[in-house]
Amino acid sequence: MITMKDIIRDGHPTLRKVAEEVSIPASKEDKQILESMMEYLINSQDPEKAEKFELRGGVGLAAPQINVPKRMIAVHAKDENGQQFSYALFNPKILSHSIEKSYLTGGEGCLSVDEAIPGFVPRNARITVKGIDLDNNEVKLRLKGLMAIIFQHEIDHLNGVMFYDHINTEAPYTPVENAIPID
Ligand SMILES: CNC(=O)c1cccc(C)c1Nc1nc(N2CCN(c3ccccc3Cl)CC2)nc(N2CSC[C@H]2C(=O)NC)n1
Ligand code: NI
Repeated sequence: MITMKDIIRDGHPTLRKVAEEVSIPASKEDKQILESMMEYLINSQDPEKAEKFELRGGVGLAAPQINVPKRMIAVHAKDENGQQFSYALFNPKILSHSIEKSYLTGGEGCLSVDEAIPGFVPRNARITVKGIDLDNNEVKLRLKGLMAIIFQHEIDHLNGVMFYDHINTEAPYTPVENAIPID
């Protein structure tokens, strides 16, 4: 199982690389890696396991964060309405996005960044994503709200982008121009 010692931290070169496409159909090994990423998220949200294995809570994880420069992400989160989302995708791609922006009013955290970095992270409010799931099916998702934020954060990792790259350092808490705040 993945624990925090497998998660590379800011400054490790792999976090700034552009990850490689996974050849489809995915190999047994790539499937095992993506399943272990999903398992991490689920374990990290279980108070007993998180405490026992000292796991930091996360709702999203990208393969470069475990030093695997491949285009794979896992998302396991409840949206604003409490609906459970659980997606493990190979080669996720943003097909289109809204002009409108949104941001987490609490700022963003990342399992690869140990300290909190204050500031609003402006992101597209709505996105359409396609990818391949663990059963080799093509998946197309129209996302908004918290899910859209998480997917953009994880897909950024596949392109060597960190959340704080988007923060306006002069004024980190300037409310993003007519953007939708997400609490
Ligand atoms: C610095 N300010 C903040 O962290 C922050 C502060 C307030 C509000 C928000 C909204 C913030 N922001 C933020 N909070 C989260 N979590 C809240 C805690 N939770 C969690 C923790 C423990 C058990 C179970 C769970 Cl569910 C895990 C998820 N996650 C992300 N991100 C950014 S997109 C990828 C995602 C991620 O998984 N990061 C590790 N951002
Ligand atoms: Ni991250």
